[in-house]
Amino acid sequence: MRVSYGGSGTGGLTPDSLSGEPVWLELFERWLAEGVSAQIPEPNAMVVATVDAEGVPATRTVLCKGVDARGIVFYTNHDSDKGRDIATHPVASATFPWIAMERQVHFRGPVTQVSREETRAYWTTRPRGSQLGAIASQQSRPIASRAALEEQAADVARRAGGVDGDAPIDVPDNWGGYLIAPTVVEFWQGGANRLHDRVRASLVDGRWDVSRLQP
Ligand SMILES: Cc1cc2nc3c(=O)[nH]c(=O)nc-3n(C[C@H](O)[C@H](O)[C@H](O)COP(=O)(O)O)c2cc1C
Ligand SMILES: Cc1ncc(COP(=O)(O)O)c(C=O)c1O
Repeated sequence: MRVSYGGSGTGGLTPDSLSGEPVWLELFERWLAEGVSAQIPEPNAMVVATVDAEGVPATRTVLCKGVDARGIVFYTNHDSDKGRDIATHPVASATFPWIAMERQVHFRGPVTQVSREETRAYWTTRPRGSQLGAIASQQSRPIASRAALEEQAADVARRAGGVDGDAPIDVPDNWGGYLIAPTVVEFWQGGANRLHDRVRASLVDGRWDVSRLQP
C-alpha cells in the first residue's frame, strides 16, 4: 500500500493562503466546503485526542457541529471517557483526515463547555430518535448486551411519549458542547515525493504567527 500525493506538483498551499482574523478560519471553511462539494464521507468528522488523569492519550471520531472565530465545537456526553478527560485536562487536539482530498487540518488548544443556551439550540435540531438515544446511553460505560441497551432505549422512549411522540425533550444535564479554541492550527496538503506543504498558524501573545513547516 503506497499512494503518491500531489500529482505533478502541489496544491499551492503557502503561508499566504492564510488571511483574515483569526487567520485560520477562512481557509478552513473553504477546505471544509470543498470536502462537502467533493462528497467525501462525513467531511465534518474529526479525530479528537484527550488525555486522562495519568497522562495517557485517547482518540475517537466526533462530528464537528460548529466553526466560528472562537474555534470548533462538538457535542457529547460529559460523563463519557472524553468528558472526564477534559474535566481533568481541559485541552484537546482535533484532526480532520481528508485523505480523499490529500488534505489534513489539525487543531490544538484549550477546551471549554459551550453555554447551555448554545447546547440547547443545537439539541433542538437533532432528530428525536437521536435525542432519546443520547439519554438512553450512559456513554463509555459497559452494558451486558445489545438487548439490554435496546431495553434501556425503549424504556426512555416510553417515558418520553414514544419515539414518534411530539412532546419536546429537554437536553440532559450530562450532554453538551465542547469548544476547542485553537492556539495551533496546521494545514497539510499532499505533495509529490512526500514533499508535502505544511502551514502552521500559532497564537503567540494574542497574535497569529504563520510559518511553513518541513514535511
Ligand atoms: C463518524 C463518527 C462520528 C461520531 N460522532 C460523535 C459525536 O459527535 N459525539 C459523540 O459523542 N460520539 C461520536 N461518535 C462516537 C465516538 O467516536 C466515541 O465512540 C464515543 O463518543 C465515546 O468516546 P469516549 O469513550 O472516548 O468518550 C462518532 C463516531 C463516528 C465513527
Ligand atoms: C453518540 C453520538 N453523539 C452525537 C453525535 C453527533 O451527531 P448528531 O448530533 O448529528 O447525532 C454522534 C454522531 O455520530 C454520535 O454517534
